[in-house]
Amino acid sequence: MTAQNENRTMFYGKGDVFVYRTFVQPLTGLRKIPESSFTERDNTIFGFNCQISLKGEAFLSSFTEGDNSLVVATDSMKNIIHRQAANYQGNTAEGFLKFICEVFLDKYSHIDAVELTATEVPFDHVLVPKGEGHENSDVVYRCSRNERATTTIEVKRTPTGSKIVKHSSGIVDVHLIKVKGSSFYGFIQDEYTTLPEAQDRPLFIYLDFDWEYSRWEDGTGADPEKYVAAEQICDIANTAFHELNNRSIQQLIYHIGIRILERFPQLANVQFKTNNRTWETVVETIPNSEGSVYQEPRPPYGFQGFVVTQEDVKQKKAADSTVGASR
Ligand SMILES: O=c1[nH]c(=O)c2[nH]c(=O)[nH]c2[nH]1
Repeated sequence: MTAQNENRTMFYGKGDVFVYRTFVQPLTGLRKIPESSFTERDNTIFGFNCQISLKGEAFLSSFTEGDNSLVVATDSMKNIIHRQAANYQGNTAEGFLKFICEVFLDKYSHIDAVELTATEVPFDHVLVPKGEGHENSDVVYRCSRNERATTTIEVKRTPTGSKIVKHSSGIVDVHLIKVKGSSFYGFIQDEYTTLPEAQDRPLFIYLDFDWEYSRWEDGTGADPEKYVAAEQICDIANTAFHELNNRSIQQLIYHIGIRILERFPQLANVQFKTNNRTWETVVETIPNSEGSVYQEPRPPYGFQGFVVTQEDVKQKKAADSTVGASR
């Protein structure tokens, strides 16, 4: 392999590969945390939008010479994902992706690495009458418009077997509004400043999170005690937002990240991407009411990116104990 080729960006694959399997074995035995009532995922509908990329030096001639002799058609990639979904024995997206990556590496010896991302297609139970009350239907589900769990994994062939070189789990499009209990003041005031300081604003945020396990094995669900469900991560974010009188989105995401990593020491880090979608005030005071009238914010929007690691948890603990000791 020449030095130039070693670092060349070269991949091809298939996107929007939707795959649905019903009645996958439920994920149970998760560790219970105080922020969440989520204890199991029933997996009645195990549905994902997948994107797969194949990588390998052997594909160079398909680009440079139009030689398709080693090309696995992207149409075949889609078929492999569909048919092999029936053979997956586990119950998590992470485990499913690893299983599929290994199918490709085992079947085609000229593939060097497989990168696979899955975004959940989420379904919620609908409620149906039971006696005087209601219960979850076990056959009818509603496609949810809310947040979606995501997973990415890259498995590479090495002389000693396949190796996971990239893995993360996440959730995208979490949209949360806190109607009071958020401020934003104390920022630079100069000739460019027009934004008024806010002691209390209706903070509307869009959040995408990703988290990495220190040991990828913990993310497969083989030991459910070590597995972290996206639902639990969301519940921690909801709780932190509820409890913290936040001074900015920056401060909020740091707190969410610390709380997630304290609850789940098996995670190495949490990565945030957030947008500020705070509503714009139209009528500030309404007689005899605590409320106001708002409209959608006008573009452009603000954003933040931040990674919280277990080192941050350690440093915060040390700083908190110093403050505690000096009191
Ligand atoms: O939480 C916020 N952080 C900022 O950095 C910022 N900047 C801004 O105009 N509004 C906000 N809100």
